[in-house]
Amino acid sequence: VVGGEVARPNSWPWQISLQYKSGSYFYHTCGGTLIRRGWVMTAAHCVDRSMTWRVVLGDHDINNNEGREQYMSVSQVYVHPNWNSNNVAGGYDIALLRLSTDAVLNNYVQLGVLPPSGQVLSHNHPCYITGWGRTQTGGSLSAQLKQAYLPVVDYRTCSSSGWWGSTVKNTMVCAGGGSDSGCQGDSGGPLNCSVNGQWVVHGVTSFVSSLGCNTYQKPTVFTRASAYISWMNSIMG
Ligand SMILES: CC(C)C[C@H](NC(=O)[C@H](CCCC[NH3+])NC(=O)C(F)(F)F)C(=O)Nc1ccc(C(C)C)cc1
Repeated sequence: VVGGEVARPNSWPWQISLQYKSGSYFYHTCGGTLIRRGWVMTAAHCVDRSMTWRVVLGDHDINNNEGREQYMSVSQVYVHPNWNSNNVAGGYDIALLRLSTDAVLNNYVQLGVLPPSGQVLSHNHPCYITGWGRTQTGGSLSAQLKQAYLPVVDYRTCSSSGWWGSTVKNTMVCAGGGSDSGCQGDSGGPLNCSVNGQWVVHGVTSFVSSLGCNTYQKPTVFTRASAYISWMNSIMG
């Protein structure tokens, strides 16, 4: 996350860290959202390579064990069948991870709320991106979870010339476009939008401009969760 601020610890208790094993250590690579006690929603591009994954729940500082974390292994990865790793602009950048054991829900670990199928938010609707991603283009990951206010940019604006044009589809959500943005390492994490006083996870962080994370009029682009509710239900049962 470029800009924004460090989140109050565990204030986004559905945010997870997706980590891969290399040697004898695990490394953060993406975010995700706990949507059922045994299921995590993330981006397909996060799990393009087959690795030994683990999901960390209840985390704040990914470099220190603070005692609230739950470390879960992943028993199955379900990537959307239409995902094309050579074309993030095609959409379908969404995947589900089946955890090998169910999460224990508590003050630090809660389920994210998904939107109703098809719901599209209007221009400037208030949302926050959260993640441990780079804090500047080409910078390093954040040790502590960060948040940034990223209001929705509607499809008509986001797909216009000067913005993302035809790169963005209406199965995506754009948000931000100013000095704050997502960045590498935030991928897969949630776009948290306030709807009738409740946080609803409307997006899965997908891509930013290759010119830089917080590029003017290139808002962070998210997979629109409400476009994939029936697919997710078909997988999770
Ligand atoms: C060095 C980084 C900034 C490059 C940048 N990376 C990204 O946007 C990566 C995921 C890319 C998936 C495809 N492999 N996502 C992120 O960095 C995120 F912000 F979401 F965390 C990118 O590839 N952006 C990109 C690529 C292609 C397009 C379309 C023109 C197809 C749009 C954006």
